[in-house]
Amino acid sequence: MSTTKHSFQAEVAQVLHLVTHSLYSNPEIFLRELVSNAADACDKLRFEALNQAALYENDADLRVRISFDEKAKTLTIEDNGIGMSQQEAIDNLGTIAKSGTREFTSRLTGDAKADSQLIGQFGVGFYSAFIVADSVTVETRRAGAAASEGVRWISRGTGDFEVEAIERAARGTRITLHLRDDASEFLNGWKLKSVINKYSDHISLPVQMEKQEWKEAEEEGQPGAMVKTGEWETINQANALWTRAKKDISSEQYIEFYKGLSHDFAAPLAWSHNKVEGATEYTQLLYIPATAPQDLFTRDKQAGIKLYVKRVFIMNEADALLPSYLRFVFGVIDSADLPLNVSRELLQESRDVRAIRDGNTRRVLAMLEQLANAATASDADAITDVADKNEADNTENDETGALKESEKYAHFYREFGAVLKEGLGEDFANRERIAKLLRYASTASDTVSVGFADYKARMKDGQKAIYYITADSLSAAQSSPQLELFKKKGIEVLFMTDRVDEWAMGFVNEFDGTPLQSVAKGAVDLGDLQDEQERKAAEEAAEHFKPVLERLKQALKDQASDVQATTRLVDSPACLVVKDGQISGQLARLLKQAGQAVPDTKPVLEVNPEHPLVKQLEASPQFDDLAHILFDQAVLAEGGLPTDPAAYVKRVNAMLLGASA
Ligand SMILES: Nc1ncnc2c1ncn2[C@@H]1O[C@H](COP(=O)(O)OP(=O)(O)OP(=O)(O)O)[C@@H](O)[C@H]1O
Repeated sequence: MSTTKHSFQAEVAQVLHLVTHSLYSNPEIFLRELVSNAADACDKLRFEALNQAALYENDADLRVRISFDEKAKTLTIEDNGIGMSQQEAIDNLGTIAKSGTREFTSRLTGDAKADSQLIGQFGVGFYSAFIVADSVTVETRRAGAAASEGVRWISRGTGDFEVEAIERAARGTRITLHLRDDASEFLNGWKLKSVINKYSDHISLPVQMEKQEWKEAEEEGQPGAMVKTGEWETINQANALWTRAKKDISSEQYIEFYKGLSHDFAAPLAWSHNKVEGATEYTQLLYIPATAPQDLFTRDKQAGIKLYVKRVFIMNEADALLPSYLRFVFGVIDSADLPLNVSRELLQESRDVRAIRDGNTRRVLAMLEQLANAATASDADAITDVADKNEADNTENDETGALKESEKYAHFYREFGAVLKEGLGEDFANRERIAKLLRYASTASDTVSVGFADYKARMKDGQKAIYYITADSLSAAQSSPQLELFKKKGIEVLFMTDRVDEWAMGFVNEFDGTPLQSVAKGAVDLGDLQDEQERKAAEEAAEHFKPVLERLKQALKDQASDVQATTRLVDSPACLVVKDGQISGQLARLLKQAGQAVPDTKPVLEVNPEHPLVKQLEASPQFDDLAHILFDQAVLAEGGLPTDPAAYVKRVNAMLLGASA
């Protein structure tokens, strides 16, 4: 029979080199990876067989079997799942398809020790076999194919692998690892059982091993030994984790299950496991991760929800089951009502799916509220109270690094806050709940910790609005000229520095009856907070200043839609504002960078009649230059660039020279 040689894809070779040449911190994870692949292969067969029962070839008892041979030093993992054709074996085992492995390779640092620790945390799928084996043989046949279409795939974990056609009566895949000398601990039934219990207990299929029994030695005085009986016994619980009663599942088991789902190496921040009954029945197990994946902001990032129907796996990334702004959530939904042959298209239209999606959304928001409450509650009693109220939810798990319960929400918000904000525009029904979960830095707090409710609680007497400013960064927000009056009067202003903020705020006009007002939009109306005397003085100044304003308007007619005197500035000569309902300069810049069309609206230039520079205007022989400098500086102060930077520099230099002459 002909054998063909193939080279591994470059990334695979890189992973294999690392796996075989570096120390590894956690060798046993290879078993988790291989058993999980075997279980996936069985799930795939079960799914395909829904429409094509013949694929079972009269053997519908799906299972994974693990056996070992001490003499030959081999360990074998065999499943009767979907199997692979020759081409599939070449493609699947010679290139990297899986996202977890791709992320793994992207995080490699080149430092062998750090990288090998990464392997332990991530797992590198099939290739983790080479952590313990110096050669790996895969024999497989795809379900439904003829016995003559079997395949043997062999590799020593170097640059290439060999493939040949074989006869294989059994459907599915057998992976034989020839263990290295330093991995002989895995030639032991107890060891294997304990590893499987740790990592693969939640798998819904039976994982079986050959039964062993203690046998006394025939000759007296000789030690007895464990001998194989030839029977298979199931060594895991073999019922899917989410189908078990909550009281029978430990935190460690929930966390392990999450890691398997997400390929995340950190424990989740919180999870919630519920059996939902009523018009639509389903089991829901949802997790909030502690760290954001790298692709969180790519447009087609899907929710990590696996859909099962009556325990049969249907699909990964069932994005119809959660709104896109909760795409960071991982979990499993097992529906009792959906048809087994449900497709993605059908999912979009199903009423049951809508009910599940609403239920999931409410549940995730409730978990977040619980974390947020724990962050606000100052004493430990209050925190326990919150946790006790809903025993189904677990937000208390010590394993999430050293995070205290009260720190988790801030951690969550740093990672996912910007995504949550998308919900303001996406989920009308839950807008208020989402708004309550938002946090910002402000003139009163450098950390992102102020919610609208906190803000309201410390509003000044007579204050009628919640004030905020959008900017590119915290420091840009902090030094915005628009804040000057607010700072002087001690009125708190929220800093919104995420790209999504201005768009998101377009959907929120008020919080709990109090209007939200950008300090860079429309007129400043501090209502009762403005001193009557100040107001009068300002009006008089403006009146006196009218002729200068007219000249400024004329000089800047191509740049500014209007020029007005303002009381909002204290130390700065001028700032830009836009009219209510218009997009800010900051958002316009963001949109332009993203290549989007931006309506060409001119801002209003507001000038501070009390500022010495502005006072000089009237008598200045260089009125025009000064006017342009004022405008360009206002653009610079909000993080923009003058339309003609060179002209700006020229004008400023001319002024400087004039001043020094
Ligand atoms: N026992 C098996 N039976 C059938 N196909 C398998 C088996 N093991 C691996 N494969 C195939 O090889 C591919 C690569 O496996 P690998 O473990 O590297 O990544 P993966 O399983 O796709 O990743 P993930 O764990 O993210 O789903 C699998 O997607 C699957 O198509």
